Amino acid sequence: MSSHDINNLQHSFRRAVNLSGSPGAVSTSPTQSFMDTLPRRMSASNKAKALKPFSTGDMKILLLENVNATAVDIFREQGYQVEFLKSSLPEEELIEKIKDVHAVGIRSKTRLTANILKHAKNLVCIGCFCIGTNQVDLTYATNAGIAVFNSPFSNSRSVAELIIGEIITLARQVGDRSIELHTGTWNKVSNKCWEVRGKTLGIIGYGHIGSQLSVLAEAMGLHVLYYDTVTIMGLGTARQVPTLDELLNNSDFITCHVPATPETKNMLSAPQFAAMKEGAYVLNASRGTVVDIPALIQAFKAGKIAGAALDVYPSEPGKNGAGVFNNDLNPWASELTSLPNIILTPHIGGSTEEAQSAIGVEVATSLTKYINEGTSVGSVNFPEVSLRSLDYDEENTVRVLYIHHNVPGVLKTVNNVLSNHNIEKQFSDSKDGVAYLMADICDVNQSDIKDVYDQLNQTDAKISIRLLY
Ligand SMILES: NC(=O)c1ccc[n+]([C@@H]2O[C@H](COP(=O)([O-])OP(=O)(O)OC[C@H]3O[C@@H](n4cnc5c(N)ncnc54)[C@H](O)[C@@H]3O)[C@@H](O)[C@H]2O)c1
Ligand SMILES: O=C(O)CC[C@@H](O)C(=O)O
Repeated sequence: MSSHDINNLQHSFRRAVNLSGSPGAVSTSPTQSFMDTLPRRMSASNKAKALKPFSTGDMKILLLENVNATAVDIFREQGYQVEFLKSSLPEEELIEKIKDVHAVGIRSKTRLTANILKHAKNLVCIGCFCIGTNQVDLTYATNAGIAVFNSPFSNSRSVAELIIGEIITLARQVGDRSIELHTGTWNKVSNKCWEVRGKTLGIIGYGHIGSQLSVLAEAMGLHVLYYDTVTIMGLGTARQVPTLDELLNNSDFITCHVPATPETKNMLSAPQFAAMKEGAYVLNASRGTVVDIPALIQAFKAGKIAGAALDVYPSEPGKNGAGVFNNDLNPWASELTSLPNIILTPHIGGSTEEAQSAIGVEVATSLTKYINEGTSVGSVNFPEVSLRSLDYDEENTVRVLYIHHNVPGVLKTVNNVLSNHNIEKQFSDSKDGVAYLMADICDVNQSDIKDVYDQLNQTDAKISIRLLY
């Protein structure tokens, strides 16, 4: 596209209508930061139109918990205004910061509860820069028209490798030997130190991480059993067992890779420790709610289990620092840290350069496509909806993004509004009572846009409306 065309395009954007109403709606002219990126966008491709909602200010992105720099770069290239923090925030501070942002990026510590989300008046999407999404009130987010994205498996390999390392470290008491030698103690022993070859690993949760771990474990000569609520084909010679008890009764190493749900809360507690083999080892790099740690401490002190590796805890510090893992956070902390052959790590299962970089790119790309084009593919809570990009020669085409309660008659009402223009393409899907309609309508001039928005805004079933052009 020539520089003349680019100037025309920038000029037409500047004439964009200033719309009031729902913060997620299209409004006023593009921001300078977006306009500055236009020449590069145009040169990139004169076919796919770079759609973007226009707000009275920059698209505001809040990134917490030291989200990887790859994400920051992607957002800034889009011309978004990015606020980056290395830690999570106390609730009051988070409420203050989240109230006018359009997207927020978190990892596993920040809790986006209904009480926090209700203050986020402009929020259109949330990025969990990790696998777990239990830290977000997904029901509230869905009903508020906020799409949630995560990175379903970019750190799975990192977790699996950590567990393999910890299995050997526990079996050989390497942690204790290292701590001793750091203090000058030479303790060369083989008592109750084992090879892992020929031993049995019990995997609870055979999803992305569990199955990755299964392959690595079998390569190390371990026999693999797994328990899952879903029937899943085992990899290699791994064998699914029908009950958790059968796994506990027969495993030398037991590792948890399930999500935090009501069903997995305290999944390993006193009865489960009692069902384990004498001298079993327990590993948990899933969520801190899955293993009852006081019960684990008792089982260890009773000699029932020979060691444990924990990467996650019911309460975790909001940021790095000395002395922050203490009895104020978890009442049993000092008792746990006093025990031998217990490996304690600060939720680093996914903390590798490779995983964090991949997660940063994956989630930032998902959020950008949702903000700029409305694409919800990969969302954990929304119906997956997308349409092919608009072309630059579709000048007076507007993309309508209409999120609504899934009740009869809505599509008729909405299409009555849209059919005042030619509907070039449309896609709609629903999930858990919420539906998402995406439509590209043609021959829409600037004065029509506000009219389309206002009519849609008057429909009873609406949850959220955005118009992109
Ligand atoms: N420590 C870390 O840094 C780290 C990193 C990544 C993921 N995680 C945690 O690990 C969890 C698992 O990750 P994933 O990517 O393997 O998830 P996944 O969804 O791919 O696999 C989870 C598996 O658990 C099974 N499951 C669910 N409830 C169960 C139950 N009650 N009993 C038995 N099986 C059950 C599911 O059917 C599924 O197969 C995540 O939810 C996350 O919380 C932690
Ligand atoms: O890196 C994190 O903060 C979370 C990692 C992990 O718990 C996940 O859910 O992916």
